[in-house]
Amino acid sequence: MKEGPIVTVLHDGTRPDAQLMRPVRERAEVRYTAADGFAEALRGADALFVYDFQTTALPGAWPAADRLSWLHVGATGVDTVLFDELVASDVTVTNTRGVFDTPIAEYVLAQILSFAKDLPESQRLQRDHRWCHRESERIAGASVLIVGTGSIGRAIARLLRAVGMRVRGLGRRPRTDDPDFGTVGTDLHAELPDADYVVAVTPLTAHTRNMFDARAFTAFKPHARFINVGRGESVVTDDLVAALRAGALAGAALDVVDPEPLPPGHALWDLPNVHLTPHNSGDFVGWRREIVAAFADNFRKWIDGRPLDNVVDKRLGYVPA
Ligand SMILES: O=CC(=O)O
Repeated sequence: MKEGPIVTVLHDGTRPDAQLMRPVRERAEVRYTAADGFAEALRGADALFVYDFQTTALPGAWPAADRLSWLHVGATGVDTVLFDELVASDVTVTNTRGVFDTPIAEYVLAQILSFAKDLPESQRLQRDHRWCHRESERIAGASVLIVGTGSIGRAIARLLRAVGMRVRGLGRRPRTDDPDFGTVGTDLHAELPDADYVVAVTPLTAHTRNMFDARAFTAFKPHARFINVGRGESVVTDDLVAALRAGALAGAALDVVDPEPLPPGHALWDLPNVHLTPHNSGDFVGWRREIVAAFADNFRKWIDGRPLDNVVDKRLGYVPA
């Protein structure tokens, strides 16, 4: 057996790229495991790489984590991984902040353009061989409220500013001189009535769970569109469905939903002006490799005793800016 620490890698059946894991293998014993057999693989491990970020296996295996000092999540959101015992423990948690920033910003811009230029309707008309002249909306000058001012929210703000949209942020600390958002407010219900587009990019925490409920949707402009690239649980889905049906807002682009996956027959599938994607707004070709490369970079820091990147504040549930 190799000298040095033990690193357990929890995967969903597909292991991380072996070449990218080489720097880890060279300096540690690496144990790969799927959920089955996870507890045995966790016993005696010094570090855990959660490559399958949607795992539910962690709390059950936790009693076996007798040496763990570091847990790295191969995702931005850590909600699926955090639980009370982990929060209370001395285990340092890090995430993969950064990898998804630009891809998700591109996705948000694509959805805004799709609404403004009514591209889904053009495709429907084309399928029917109908030449039907229509006018479209401009996005330059339209206002956007970005709810969540972390690194993905910032990338969205920069991209939308670049195409001439008027951007504001909503976060925990009010300010008027933010380099990307300009103004950041803290009162969702006060900000919503001014927004043509509302983009939710929040981590899932006690504070954000169900924040978009019937009361919030009442504050939307009737022509506003809602885009969710954060977590489905920040929205009360039934309230969104009711608000869309009542015309309280004009459309929604949802990359995340609650429940997820969206069950067959759910009302959201067939609502007009709803764009659904299967939680893949950030998943550009090559994203898995970047996740592994980010872990290997942090591993080098960990093994050399240097400060880690992207340390999650476990009580907040995200990496503070
Ligand atoms: O949803 C995906 C992530 O949190 O990285």
